[in-house]
Amino acid sequence: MVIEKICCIGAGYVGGPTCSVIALKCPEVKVTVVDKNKERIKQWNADKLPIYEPGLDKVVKECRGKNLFFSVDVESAIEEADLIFISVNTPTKTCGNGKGRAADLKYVESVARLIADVAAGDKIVVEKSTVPVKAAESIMNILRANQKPGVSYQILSNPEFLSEGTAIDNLLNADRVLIGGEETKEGQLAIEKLCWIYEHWIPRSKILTTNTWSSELSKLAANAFLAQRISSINSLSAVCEFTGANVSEVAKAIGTDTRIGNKFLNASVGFGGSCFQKDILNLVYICECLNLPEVAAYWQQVIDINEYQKSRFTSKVIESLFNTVTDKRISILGFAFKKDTGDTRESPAIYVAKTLLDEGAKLNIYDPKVEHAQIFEDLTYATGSKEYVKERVSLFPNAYSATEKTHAIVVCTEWDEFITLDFRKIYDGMMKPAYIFDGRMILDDEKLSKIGFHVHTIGKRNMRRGLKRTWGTLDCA
Ligand SMILES: NC(=O)C1=CN([C@@H]2O[C@H](COP(=O)(O)OP(=O)(O)OC[C@H]3O[C@@H](n4cnc5c(N)ncnc54)[C@H](O)[C@@H]3O)[C@@H](O)[C@H]2O)C=CC1
Ligand SMILES: O=C(O)[C@H]1O[C@H](OP(=O)(O)OP(=O)(O)OC[C@H]2O[C@@H](n3ccc(=O)[nH]c3=O)[C@H](O)[C@@H]2O)[C@H](O)[C@@H](O)[C@@H]1O
Repeated sequence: MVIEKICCIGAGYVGGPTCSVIALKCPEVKVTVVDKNKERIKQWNADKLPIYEPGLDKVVKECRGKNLFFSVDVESAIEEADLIFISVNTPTKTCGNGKGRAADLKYVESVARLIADVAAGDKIVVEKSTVPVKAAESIMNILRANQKPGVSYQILSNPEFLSEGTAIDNLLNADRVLIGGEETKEGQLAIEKLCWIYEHWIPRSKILTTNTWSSELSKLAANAFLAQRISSINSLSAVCEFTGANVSEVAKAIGTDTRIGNKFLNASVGFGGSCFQKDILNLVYICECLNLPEVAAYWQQVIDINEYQKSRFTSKVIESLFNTVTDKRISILGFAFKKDTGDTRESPAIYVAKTLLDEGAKLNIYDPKVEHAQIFEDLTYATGSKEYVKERVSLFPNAYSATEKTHAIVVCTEWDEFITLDFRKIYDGMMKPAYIFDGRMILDDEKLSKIGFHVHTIGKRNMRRGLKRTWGTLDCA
């Protein structure tokens, strides 16, 4: 056997599911996932896991206590492991050089220092977190500067491409696994050892090996390309709303060209999630540091269009409601950044809710998976006032109670259950005129209009009133 023990530092959305699947597929390997957050580890060892991810419960329950362990004892796990995944968070810097753009590598650095401190023997250290190009070099500098006799390190880049909500399927049926390493004999041997792990279930042809920098840059590039597609279709959704073209039809028409492909062309209220914005900002920052301002400006536009989309959508809500939402009660359906996750990081719903609260609205919020405490925490952080949020925001256990006596419904997440709601019943319980703003293009707008709703769907000219002013000479009402 090549690798007997794996340690993963960081029991988050990546470390937890990734290592659970490794444990499932490599029963002869002991996998220990560690985190400094005691509460999180307690939850990984409990019935209700700290993250909601379809299929994850089954995998964890099958392996936990056999060859999969969750622990706060970071040192012991490092000590005994042959291979260490670094899966800690790499958020955008909030202060200092590169504030608001550069990736903050403080957690990666502290883990590297800890490894250097406790390691005895040979270790393969794998960068699983998304990092700037050349981060592996910095980690190696820290490790080698603190290297003890009898210890040797190899550092690999093995970025993760899973998406939340489909993580288990993405891990089991990965399009590819990417491994970057040093182009030395030792580097290639370390790559082979990590390949051996993945080869338990991924065909070798899907395991790509590159140099370290290509691997690091490919991760940023993949997220930038994916987000760019969303911003591209979202920019066209604005054109559709003014012209009568339908963005779904446009997406289908262009997506059937195999060179373009049909995925990631769903216009929306804007992309969210913990990574797209952070990783593109990081790419922009790297380009600026490399004195490539044109390249930086190009990728910055992907973020700018996303901001524009969120603000355009929210302005439409306000304008349609006679340009004032003060003291109106509005229901927000969906708070997670996408369906099938309870994660709210950078969720567009936060932007929508904050803007409506700033305008004096009262909000009824329902999401099938997001914890209520998380919604309060997000909105308190966004608005800066816990009292205001407590006074103005009510949380509900289902969509029916959340929409009762409200003036408008704003769909922020594409949860399947919203599609099959009894909208006749919902309409009867709402204030009139009743509005629906579909930020995810999931509802049947014609059916809703027949019931009596005023409907606005992203990327479709179906808003009934209130926009003539901003639409200039085009009368689209
Ligand atoms: N969330 C996602 O879907 C994906 C995330 N990534 C990348 O993976 C990395 C991790 O992301 P998430 O899992 O979402 O983050 P997360 O915030 O859910 O988890 C990170 C964990 O690391 C722990 N941690 C931080 N410093 C530590 C230390 N010194 N010792 C022990 N534990 C420590 C934190 O307590 C936290 O539980 C990021 O770089 C992200 O960009 C990559 C692909 C997908
Ligand atoms: O590095 C990461 O963290 C991950 O980021 C994304 O995964 P994730 O953010 O979990 O989810 P996505 O499915 O990519 O969705 C991101 C956002 O874009 C939105 N989106 C997605 C697709 C689309 O067509 N339109 C659209 O608005 C989603 O609703 C969501 O708000 C990438 O898809 C993963 O490959 C990557 O590993």
